[in-house]
Amino acid sequence: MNPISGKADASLYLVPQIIEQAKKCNISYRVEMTQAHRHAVQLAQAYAQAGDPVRLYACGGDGTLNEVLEGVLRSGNHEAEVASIPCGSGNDYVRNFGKPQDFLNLENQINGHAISVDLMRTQTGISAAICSVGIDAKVAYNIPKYRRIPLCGGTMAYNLSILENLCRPLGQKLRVEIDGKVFCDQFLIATICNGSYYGGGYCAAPKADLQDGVLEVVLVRKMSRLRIASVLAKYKAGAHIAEDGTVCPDLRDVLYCFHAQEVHIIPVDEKNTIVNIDGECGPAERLDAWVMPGAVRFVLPLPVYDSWTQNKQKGQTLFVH
Ligand SMILES: Nc1ncnc2c1ncn2[C@@H]1O[C@H](COP(=O)(O)OP(=O)(O)OP(=O)(O)O)[C@@H](O)[C@H]1O
Repeated sequence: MNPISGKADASLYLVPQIIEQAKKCNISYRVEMTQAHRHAVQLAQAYAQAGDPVRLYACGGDGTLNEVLEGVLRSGNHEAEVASIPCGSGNDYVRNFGKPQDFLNLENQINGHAISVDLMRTQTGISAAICSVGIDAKVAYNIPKYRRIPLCGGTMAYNLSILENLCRPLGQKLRVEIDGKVFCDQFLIATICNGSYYGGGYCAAPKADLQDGVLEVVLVRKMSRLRIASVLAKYKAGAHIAEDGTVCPDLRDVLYCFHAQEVHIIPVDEKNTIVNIDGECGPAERLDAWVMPGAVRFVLPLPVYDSWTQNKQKGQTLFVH
């Protein structure tokens, strides 16, 4: 459990609920509080390596889930199961399967079932859902700077960060290599998607499937400031991709979508860029990502599992806002 995820310490109400539910379901459990950034990687690895059948519930946001998944992968235990109790700010990973609230019922979680999901390997670790380079990553990276200003709350900090980035020169020249094919242009956003959502509900890849062994790459070219708001509104809503998976006709001059196994994004004129990996943003010289098909077992709460398997049988993709 990450006590600093989200707006308030969720452990205050979640720990009593976990104790009550675990007793009710007669399961043995341990609650561990993370003490620092990346502590969850060590905890998850240790529990997954211990040898007993184990299910690890990542209580926090996407960053905490990312760390638990990384720990399980490092352990080499292919049977270990990972679940998410979303109490972070964005909680984007679980949106691939339903609403974040659907993952807060502990009884349904305990009775849930695991499915195999793909992950991405990047140059710095794993990514569960989405990695990106561009104005989205820069906005997220600058938010903490504004949060330190007195009376500057979450939304104000977010808006100021957007304003700062819109006032700067737009776009960055990037070399994007998608399964060996090279694209070099001024891009506003370059996103590598295993899942659909990031940034607190931005639906960058509405047709992404966490079980298909394929990544979706969405490239948004530099455009006039006048056009940005309308294009990003469609990008946020997932309305940039049509039902058949192609880019909507009115956006084809500025937005491209590809399928890939391996992607490399490198800034051309500058040494560094800001890279976003599952919501954790920082400076980097490049972004490399490879798909890892069926890398880990992820638990869906019982009702979510039932509707997920039904939709899979019908060949439908969930599309939740
Ligand atoms: N005790 C701790 N002290 C400081 N940082 C911590 C601690 N435990 C975990 N962290 C770090 O907190 C960061 C934020 O966690 P997390 O991403 O889960 O929450 P969030 O940002 O609110 O949610 P989301 O990513 O869904 O928006 C992670 O980088 C994690 O490594």
